[in-house]
Formats: sequence, C-alpha cells, structure tokens
Amino acid sequence: MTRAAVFGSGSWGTAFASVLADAGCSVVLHARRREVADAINETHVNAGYLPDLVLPDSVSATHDPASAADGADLVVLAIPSQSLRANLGEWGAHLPTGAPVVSLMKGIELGTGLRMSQVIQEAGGVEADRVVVLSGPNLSKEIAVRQPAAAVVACSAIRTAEQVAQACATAYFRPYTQTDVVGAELGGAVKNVIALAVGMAEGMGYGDNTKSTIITRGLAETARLGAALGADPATLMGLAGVGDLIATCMSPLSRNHSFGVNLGRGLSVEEVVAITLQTAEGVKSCGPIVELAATHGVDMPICAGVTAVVESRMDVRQLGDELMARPHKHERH
Ligand SMILES: NC(=O)c1ccc[n+]([C@@H]2O[C@H](COP(=O)([O-])OP(=O)(O)OC[C@H]3O[C@@H](n4cnc5c(N)ncnc54)[C@H](O)[C@@H]3O)[C@@H](O)[C@H]2O)c1
Ligand SMILES: O=P(O)(O)OC[C@H](O)CO
Repeated sequence: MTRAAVFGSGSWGTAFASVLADAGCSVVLHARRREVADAINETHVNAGYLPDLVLPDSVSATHDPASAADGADLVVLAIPSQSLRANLGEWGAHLPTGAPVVSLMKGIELGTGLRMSQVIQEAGGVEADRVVVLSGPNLSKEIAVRQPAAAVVACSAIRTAEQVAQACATAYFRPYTQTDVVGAELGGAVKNVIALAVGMAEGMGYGDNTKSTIITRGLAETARLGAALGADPATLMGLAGVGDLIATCMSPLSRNHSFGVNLGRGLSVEEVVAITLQTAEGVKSCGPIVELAATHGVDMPICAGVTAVVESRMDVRQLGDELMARPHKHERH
C-alpha cells in the first residue's frame, strides 16, 4: 500500500487526502496546528475547511512534520505558495529521499518569480525528476463530495508522473499524465488572476459577454507567457489551462473569483482581505506574473490591470475602460 504524506490541511490538502485514500493509499495529513490534527483524528472531519467531508479511516493527521514524512512513498504539498519556501526551510529536511514530491499549489513566488516546482527544487533540494505538478479544474468542495473531475499530473520524468497518477486515480478523479511542468504550472497560476478580473466584472454587474471576453483574452495572455517560458501550447488548451480557467472564472466556489466579485461591488482590497478566510493565490501572484511577463517582453494587460487594482493603484471601475480603450489590433497578437 502506498503511504502518502500530505502537508497542508486546508481545503485542497484535505480533499486530496480523501482522494488518495479512496485510491487505496494510507495517508497522513500534516496540520500546522496541533488542535486541528487532534480534531481530525478524533472526528475524521476537518471542520474548519470541509465540515461535510467525513475522511476515510485510512487518513490520519499529525502536527509533527517528521512523523508525517516518515516512511512516505509520496509527498504532497498543499500550502499557500508564498509560505512554501519558509515551510521547506522548517521541515524540508524530513522529506524522504527518493519519493516523488507533488505540488498542488497554484502560485508564483513574490520576489523571485519562481514557479512552485522551482521553489521545491531550490529550497527543498528535490531533483527535478522527482517534482510533480498536479493541476486542473479541481474545486475542492466538488472533489470532496466525489463529483467527477480530471487533472493533469506533470513531471519531467513520465514514469514518476505515471506513478503519482496511479496513486490518486479513483472512479471520480481521473488523472492524465504530462511532461510539460511549465505549462501545467502557468495555467494554474495565471487563471487565478483572470478569475479575479472576471469576478470584478461580475461584481460590477456585467454579464456573460464581458466574462467570456475576459476569459478568452486571459487565455491569450497565458498563451503568450507560456510561449515565452517554453510551455507547450497544447497544455494550455488542456485541463490545466482552459479547463481550470473555465472552472475558476465561472464558479462561485472559487476564492479568486469571489475576491474579485467583492472588489467589483466596491469593497476595498483591505475589506476583501479581511473577509477572505482561505487562500486566494491570484492576489499575491499577480505582481510576480506581471514582472515575469515584463522580463520576457510579454504583454499581459488584464493581469497588469488586476495587479494595479489589487495594489490600490487603480480603481476597479477604471479597469474595464482602460482595457476597452487599448489600440485595436490583430486577434493573434
Ligand atoms: N481549494 C481548492 O479548490 C484548490 C484546488 C486546487 C489547487 N488549490 C491550490 O492549493 C493550494 C492550497 O490551497 P487551499 O485551498 O488548500 O488553501 P486553504 O486556505 O484552504 O488552506 C491553506 C492551508 O495552509 C495552512 N497555512 C496557511 N498559512 C500557512 C503558513 N504560513 N505556513 C504553513 N501553512 C500555512 C493553513 O492553515 C491551511 O491548512 C493553493 O496554492 C491553491 O491555489 C486549491
Ligand atoms: O478557489 P480558487 O480560486 O483557489 O480555485 C480553486 C482551484 O484552483 C480550481 O481548480
């Protein structure tokens, strides 16, 4: 039986622990707070994040990173992107050598512009052929109630991707393997920023034409950045690109989408941050994405506008006007 260690007991870490258990793994979930680990062991429920999910018996929890990692055949990381480096610094030394390390995270690091797989290599000392990215249209609340969904499992070493895919495949969760790590990660990170923009439009009262326009032009921005960074364009047309973009931009379950809606309704960034209890990765990743784009000479006007709103340099009502007033051009440019 595969023994999996899942670091991060928030929404996705908890839901994915359940997927792994349903796929036949024995899972240890690491929680930062001892009381969360104790409550999960006593009740089989992570009440703060997914109160309706009763975790299978093969999921247990611990507050101790060393015992979470001990003997793991597979390590899964589901923590906020901006705290990954610090966390690896704290407990990265406990990670077993040789086991695949799977990133469920969808962000870009502030200050470095690095993707999460790069941070895992750099700060965790994990070789590239052991670093795996799992991404796709995977809203945790839907996965937790076992609604059918699919994801991409990407690793430079296809055998490792296949091993991880096998470990998480269930009747309701269908993994597809990939070797395009860059494309899988970019699709996941940029869609959060586009979902913020779509949410803003929705909050301002705009309808489906506007939202569809933002989604499609957002995909064009993602594709341009992907081309500059060496992603396979086909990946961005797949589950980790278009698939996740649609789910996140259209669903009220998305934290990024909801964050944008609240901004569009006129709340300040500080007010929305105060009422957002879970991680909305796009809020911190938009800046690094725009910097990455600038470094590579890529035009990303929606992402740049979202960043200006999030950094309180632009009023949300200005964003649409500015985007609509840009010079007319060929659709493919
Ligand atoms: N929730 C989803 O539907 C979903 C789906 C796919 C991918 N993701 C991605 O998974 C990652 C985790 O998201 P989530 O939804 O589980 O977030 P979450 O906010 O639900 O949970 C985050 C977890 O990290 C912990 N945490 C917070 N700050 C921390 C710190 N400084 N150090 C260590 N741990 C810390 C929290 O206690 C919590 O257990 C994100 O990158 C997100 O984009 C989420
Ligand atoms: O709730 P969000 O906005 O972080 O989106 C969740 C997932 O990434 C959807 O695939």
